[in-house]
Amino acid sequence: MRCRIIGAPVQEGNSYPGCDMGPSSLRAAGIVSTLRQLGHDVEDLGVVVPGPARPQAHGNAAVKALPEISAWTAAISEAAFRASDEAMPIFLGGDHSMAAGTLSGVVQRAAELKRPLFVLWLDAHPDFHTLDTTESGNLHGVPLAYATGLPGFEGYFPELAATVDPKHVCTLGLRSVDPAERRALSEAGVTVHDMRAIDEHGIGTLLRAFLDRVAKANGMLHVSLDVDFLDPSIAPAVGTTVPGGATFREAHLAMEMLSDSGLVTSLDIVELNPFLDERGRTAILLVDLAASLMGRRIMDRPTRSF
Ligand SMILES: NC(=[NH2+])NCCC[C@H](N)C(=O)O
Ligand SMILES: [Mn+2]
Ligand SMILES: [Mn+2]
Repeated sequence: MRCRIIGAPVQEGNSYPGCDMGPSSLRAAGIVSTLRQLGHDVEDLGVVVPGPARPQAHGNAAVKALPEISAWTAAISEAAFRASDEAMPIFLGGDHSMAAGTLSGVVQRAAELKRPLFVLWLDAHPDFHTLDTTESGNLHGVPLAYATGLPGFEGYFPELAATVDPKHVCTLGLRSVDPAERRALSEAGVTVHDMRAIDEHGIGTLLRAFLDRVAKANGMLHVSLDVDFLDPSIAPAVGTTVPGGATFREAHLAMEMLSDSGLVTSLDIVELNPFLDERGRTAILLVDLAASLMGRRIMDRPTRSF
């Protein structure tokens, strides 16, 4: 497959400095060579550079770094739209605010191709705040609300060329949801599979049902992988760890199923903060997960059921 690697070293959307080193850390852990060894045609496009930030204030005084995130969103969106032309873009974050840009770019591409865009959001958090409801003011908490067209972003974030249908979004792994997000998720009709659902039904069953929907609709599929989807014991390099996350095997199974489906058209790997890592172990795990998503197998063929 033809893939394009794009770094988005944004860190102003969260409160711990260090996410700007995420793309470098994933490159040091071998993301490019690993994907090439799997037989992919990989082009490394370097990093996105944001335009100048125009001063802007918001009525919600908690909101932080609005001019910076708005400038990043515009630049990342443009890069995402361009890179999704006949290739699979893989975006290296950067905090999760970068998904405001990646989603807006790939949904514009999907609209142009007249295909629905589905989103698999692998995260402890839904990132479904608006500028009005965020209490922390950290804008990595808003990208999914923005991309699905929730109100209140007009005039602050770049105007969307197309929006993601919230009914095409599946969140998997949630275990930290704020009250305003809980209400907004239900109203918008987002599919929510929290950790309890994973424990009860198994990650494979939940993902299978979503992938079947995407396939039936001939959809494009954007996967947004937040490091904190994973349990902190295996992935410590993130500022917003929440106990009780996905295990090593659950995460690899999800990636292998995504690979088998052949449906994934774009990928974000976000929130890696190398400053909080332990000898690169989180970066190495993320590269291994990306490899599973891109076709690495234990056996040559998927293991047969017995
Ligand atoms: N991308 C993330 N890690 N987001 C965490 C957001 C946490 C919390 N809901 C907030 O808005 O501050
Ligand atoms: Mn997130
Ligand atoms: Mn998160």
